[in-house]
Amino acid sequence: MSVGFKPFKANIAHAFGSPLVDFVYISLPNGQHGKWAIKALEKCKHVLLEKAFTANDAEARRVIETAQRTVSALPLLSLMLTGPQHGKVLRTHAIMTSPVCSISASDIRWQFDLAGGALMDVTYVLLSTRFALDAGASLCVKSAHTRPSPWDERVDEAMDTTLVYREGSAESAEGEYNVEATVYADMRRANVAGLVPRVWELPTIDVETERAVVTLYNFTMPHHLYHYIATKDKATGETQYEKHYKYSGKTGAHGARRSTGARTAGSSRSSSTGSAGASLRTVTNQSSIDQVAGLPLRPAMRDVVKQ
Ligand SMILES: NC(=O)C1=CN([C@@H]2O[C@H](COP(=O)(O)OP(=O)(O)OC[C@H]3O[C@@H](n4cnc5c(N)ncnc54)[C@H](OP(=O)(O)O)[C@@H]3O)[C@@H](O)[C@H]2O)C=CC1
Ligand SMILES: O=C1OC[C@@H](O)[C@H](O)[C@H]1O
Repeated sequence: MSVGFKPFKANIAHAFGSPLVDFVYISLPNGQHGKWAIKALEKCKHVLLEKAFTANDAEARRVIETAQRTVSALPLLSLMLTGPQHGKVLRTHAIMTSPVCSISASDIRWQFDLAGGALMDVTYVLLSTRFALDAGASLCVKSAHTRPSPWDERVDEAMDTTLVYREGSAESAEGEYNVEATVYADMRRANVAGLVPRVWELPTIDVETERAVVTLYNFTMPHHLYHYIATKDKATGETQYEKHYKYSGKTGAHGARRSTGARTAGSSRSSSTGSAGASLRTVTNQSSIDQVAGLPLRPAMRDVVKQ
């Protein structure tokens, strides 16, 4: 394609000219998402942008403005989440960690200039929280604590934050109320007793409602790793599980590799259809958390408008 990409640097034998390209998937380091999304949108290409959407909230706005101006679709890699069907939400807790030493020191995820860091990498904790709560931007960041990376103190190797979201509506019977959402992201999670990696700490969210606790375990990788939705009835103590991971070797609509997340989308109170607004709110949350944690703004590539 001809949006500034140099095919021969990467030993790519054949490059398509811009007119033949309808759609661009951007899987570059976080700090380069905005730059390349804008370049592709300016050429009226549809864009599928990896998470984390952009480096910071200002850049997210620039991407969305460009998509609106060029009338291109800007879908997202998104997840679907079963919402609480058991009374109003009381609190949520989302976690995702990677064992210490599982991400090499040279990885893009540790690099400040590429908008690395734990909150960016496992942004699923924010996405799932927002989807569980059907929430817009968080009402406030109550607390945010980082553990800096050993290589660069501007990069969070872990982030522990408590957000307060406004739920309900003034018109509804329950009125408006606050929900506390705790979020923990860690890219260098210590081993148990220094030995055992916590490989079970896959992306998970617990959503406690008035009558149940709903747990979505490993909602981001249902296609290849163990995953389930557990609903614990608070009155009876009984837990029901939904699992869909028989593997028949087939993929596709009738293959047995079914995603629990996709399976439940129909009954979901809150599912992402991939709106740009949802991404903007997630990045806005992330930038606000960084600010409270005392981290510098994650840098976007500066040459956004240079063609
Ligand atoms: N949705 C999902 O499940 C996942 C999403 N991601 C997201 O995808 C994106 C890429 O992650 P991942 O594939 O693991 O990253 P990699 O490090 O494996 O790949 C990065 C790619 O970006 C290119 N690149 C361009 N500029 C730079 C630069 N300055 N420094 C380093 N690489 C550069 C690299 O080119 P070259 O090959 O020439 O070095 C490489 O092709 C991230 O935004 C990440 O958050 C990642 C994993 C899973
Ligand atoms: O998106 C991702 O999902 C899987 C993680 O292990 C990875 O670090 C992250 O980029």
